[in-house]
Amino acid sequence: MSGADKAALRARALAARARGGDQNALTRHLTAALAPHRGKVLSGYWPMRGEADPRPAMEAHDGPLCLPVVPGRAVPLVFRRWRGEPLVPGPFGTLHPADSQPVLVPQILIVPLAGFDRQGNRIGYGGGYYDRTLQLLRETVPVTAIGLAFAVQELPEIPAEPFDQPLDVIVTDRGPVHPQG
Ligand SMILES: Nc1nc2c(c(=O)[nH]1)N(C=O)[C@@H](CNc1ccc(C(=O)N[C@@H](CCC(=O)O)C(=O)O)cc1)CN2
Ligand SMILES: Nc1ncnc2c1ncn2[C@@H]1O[C@H](COP(=O)(O)OP(=O)(O)OP(=O)(O)O)[C@@H](O)[C@H]1O
Repeated sequence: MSGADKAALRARALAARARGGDQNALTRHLTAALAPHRGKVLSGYWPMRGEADPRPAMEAHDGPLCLPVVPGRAVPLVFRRWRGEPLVPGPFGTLHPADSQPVLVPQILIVPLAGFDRQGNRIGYGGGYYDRTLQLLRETVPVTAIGLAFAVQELPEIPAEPFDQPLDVIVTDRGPVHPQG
């Protein structure tokens, strides 16, 4: 896919995301999707720019929580434990736990996105951070990647590129979408 095509898909998905959706329904569906994973280390995210909000479902999780930290350009994310402490500002307008918090390796990741399709492909902000991170994690440990989105963020087809890491499930305010193998 050309860079221009991808940028156009991203812009379309972000415009749809701005319309939002039913955040209470989203929390219900995400909480249900996380319920089988009690006890596991869960990575959430701190929402920005109209992203779906995973925080109420994160609070309901019975297990360790962590949040992503951008350690630099073109490198995988790291994850630091979060137990409700104040966050500190990072690159791109993100907020993350202070460097004093221990690094955790997540087993379940709630993945933010601009757009998704029914095959489990995802388009983000273009940094490739979650692709790099999921590739690295999947080389070493079993992980479950849960994309979180409002249903309006669905795109008909996102051409998969060799480096794209598929989502295991996408949870939307209209329920879960399970990609067909
Ligand atoms: N809430 C949240 N936290 C997150 C992410 C996310 O998507 N959402 N990330 C997901 O990876 C990581 C942060 N990565 C990000 C990467 C790029 C941009 C960004 O704003 N990019 C610019 C273009 C920057 C450039 O190319 O120089 C932009 O979109 O305008 C934001 C976050 C980790 N934390
Ligand atoms: N595993 C990887 N190793 C090296 N480079 C990668 C890897 N995954 C992605 N990239 C690079 O990252 C760039 C951005 O990828 P892409 O446009 O898919 O980002 P995105 O999924 O939209 O962003 P993000 O994951 O940060 O939300 C690509 O140009 C690609 O070269």
